[in-house]
Amino acid sequence: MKLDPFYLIVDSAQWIDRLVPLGVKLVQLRIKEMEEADLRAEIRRARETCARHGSQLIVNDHWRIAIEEGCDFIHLGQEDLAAADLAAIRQAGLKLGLSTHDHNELATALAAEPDYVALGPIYPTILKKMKWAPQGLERIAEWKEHAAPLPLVAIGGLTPERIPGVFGHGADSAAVVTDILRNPDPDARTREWIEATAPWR
Ligand SMILES: Cc1ncc(COP(=O)(O)OP(=O)(O)O)c(N)n1
Ligand SMILES: Cc1nc(C(=O)O)sc1CCOP(=O)(O)O
Ligand SMILES: [Mg+2]
Repeated sequence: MKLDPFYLIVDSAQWIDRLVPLGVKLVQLRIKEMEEADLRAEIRRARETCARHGSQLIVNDHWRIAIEEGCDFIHLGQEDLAAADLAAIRQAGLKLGLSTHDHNELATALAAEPDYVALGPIYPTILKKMKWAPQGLERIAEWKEHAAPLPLVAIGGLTPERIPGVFGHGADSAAVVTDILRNPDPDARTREWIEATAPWR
């Protein structure tokens, strides 16, 4: 499976409505605190927008609703994975991306036979408190050796300026939140990302 090299992560369907039409082909909906009915509505709206634009939607965490809403790709962290019904996820035909931060987590992830593995945080991130120090670029190359032929997603503190280093060390896709959502001009920054990742598309 090939992932688009630009992997946008947003926290609302509104962001998806705004940024996907600019040409984003891979987007994760990552919503943390929300009533189930509202969450379901967000996921449904995100799925519809992505379907209209030929973009791949990945739903973070909420695998049951993703199945019920007819989504086809989810992302889980290690704790999410431990609590999830992997058989139900497979039975529903969903593709699965998994987070990893150390060798134990990588072994756990590979044993679950995911569709991609994510490694982070590559650089410091302000989005959430992490218990892992920044991994650095060399770690990407190390992860690639273990994870190949699965696609490898790099995440954490990424910017267009950091993209050549990330792909040069073997990442297949670069995931980003803050550099776009907190940018004074998110639309222009999204276009910059699309252009900066074009050589790897
Ligand atoms: C592409 C990608 N990589 C890692 C994560 C982090 O997932 P997780 O560890 O479950 O943390 P939360 O995002 O749920 O806070 C991700 N979402 N996407
Ligand atoms: C959500 C998330 N997970 C990470 C991990 O390492 O698993 S790093 C991260 C934050 C990514 O956001 P930003 O682009 O703002 O740094
Ligand atoms: Mg999670």
